[in-house]
Amino acid sequence: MVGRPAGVGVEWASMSKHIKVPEQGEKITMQNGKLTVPNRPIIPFVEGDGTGPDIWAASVRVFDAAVEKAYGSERKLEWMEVYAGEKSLEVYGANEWLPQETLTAFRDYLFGIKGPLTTPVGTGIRSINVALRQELDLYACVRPVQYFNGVPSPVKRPEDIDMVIFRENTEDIYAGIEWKAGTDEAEKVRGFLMREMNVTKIRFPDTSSFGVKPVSKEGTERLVRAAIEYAIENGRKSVSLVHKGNIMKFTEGGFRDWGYELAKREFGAVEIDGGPWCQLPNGIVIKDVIADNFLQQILLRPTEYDVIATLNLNGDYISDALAAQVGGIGIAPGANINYVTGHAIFEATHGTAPKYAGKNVINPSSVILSGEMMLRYMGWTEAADLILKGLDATIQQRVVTYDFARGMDDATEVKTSEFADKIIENMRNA
Ligand SMILES: NC(=O)C1=CN([C@@H]2O[C@H](COP(=O)(O)OP(=O)(O)OC[C@H]3O[C@@H](n4cnc5c(N)ncnc54)[C@H](OP(=O)(O)O)[C@@H]3O)[C@@H](O)[C@H]2O)C=CC1
Ligand SMILES: O=C(O)CCC(=O)C(=O)O
Ligand SMILES: [Mg+2]
Repeated sequence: MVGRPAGVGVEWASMSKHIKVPEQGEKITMQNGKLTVPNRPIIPFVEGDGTGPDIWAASVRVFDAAVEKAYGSERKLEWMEVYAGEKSLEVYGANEWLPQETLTAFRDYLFGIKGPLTTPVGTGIRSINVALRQELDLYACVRPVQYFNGVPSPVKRPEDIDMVIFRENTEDIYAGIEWKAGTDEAEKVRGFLMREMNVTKIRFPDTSSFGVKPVSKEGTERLVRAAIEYAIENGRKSVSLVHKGNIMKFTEGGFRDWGYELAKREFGAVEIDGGPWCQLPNGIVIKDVIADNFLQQILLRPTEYDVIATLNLNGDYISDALAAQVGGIGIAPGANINYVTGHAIFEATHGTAPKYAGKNVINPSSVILSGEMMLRYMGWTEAADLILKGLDATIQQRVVTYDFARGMDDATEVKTSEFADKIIENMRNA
């Protein structure tokens, strides 16, 4: 049995207001770029808003069953609930959307998994999801897009889609630097731009809101480096830099240029066909494509794309668009990772889907597959493989939630919890 070593978690048990540290378990750590994963890692989780609780209740049973089947009593995930979003207000009180001790828990325990959190449109708090990525500097949002046989899709050959999106996760207009039209701040920005920077192109200056889009060389390089390293480690064919650099020359265009420079400087890429496309010594092609063209090409010629490196907003749009091609955001997992510190928070691509909240009907596959990514990243590949097998078998048996049932003639439509039951049954029989 693995107990908690002296000191680990003890300070937590006494310091935290509402977080209950599991009796058993240890922290995952990272030293010299290598993860150390104990047999009973403590994993902080946030249930999430809207459909989050339904999805989490189903997903956690699948994770535990996979680990049990793979390792018996030798390994176990020790779940530690931490709070953010609407549940956090209930637990901590008004305005406590993202308590400090939640951030500290994610920082200290290295890994975490979360459900979706609500962000109001046009007013109110800024995104807690984005805040977590920025606070923990989780610079790579990694979203694999793969097809599971039998899932209804709007395209003719969904099996041709096998891409992994690396979305820059800390910069771009997601940095939240903006000022509302009519405020003193907006007026100040307008004055600065027009008087000091000689900007003459603001069409309606008096009624404009303003936003800033920071894109840095460092931010670009660490994201593109992660994408290229992933491509090398996983034997992928190409890395495409997706940008709108023809219009936003220094931000999106900078992303493209810094990306190519990094590929040449750090990975020995050489230009092919007169450039700017280039190739690594192992044959991986580094190329670029303008974002609007990319969005039509992924529908018409998806086999030409493999690993995608892109900026924050592009990556957000591309994630949902590609997910739709393989059946929708009900089956779109993701991870927010800092490859240097090892910090990682796993979460679905989708949001809270509020109209289905509490109905036990939503598809939990995105969070289940986000957990599969977490297990694989931890090196628990046997448990991760079991989840893939269980999910695959369930879909093959045509036992699905409402979203997939909508596009299948002969499906057995089940509830979120029943879908998890079936995955567990299939894993046990695997
Ligand atoms: N990382 C995060 O926490 C994220 C949070 N959000 C937040 O979520 C809230 C709602 O956002 P919204 O734009 O409506 O997007 P959502 O992703 O929440 O939902 C949009 C639609 O996608 C489908 N969908 C979403 N999740 C699933 C699922 N698990 N299974 C099956 N279908 C699913 C549903 O389609 P249908 O109606 O056709 O069944 C749903 O109505 C917002 O506050 C937003 O800011 C959004 C994205 C990410
Ligand atoms: O934070 C949010 O509410 C939305 C974020 C989002 O859409 C995403 O990260 O894909
Ligand atoms: Mg999104």
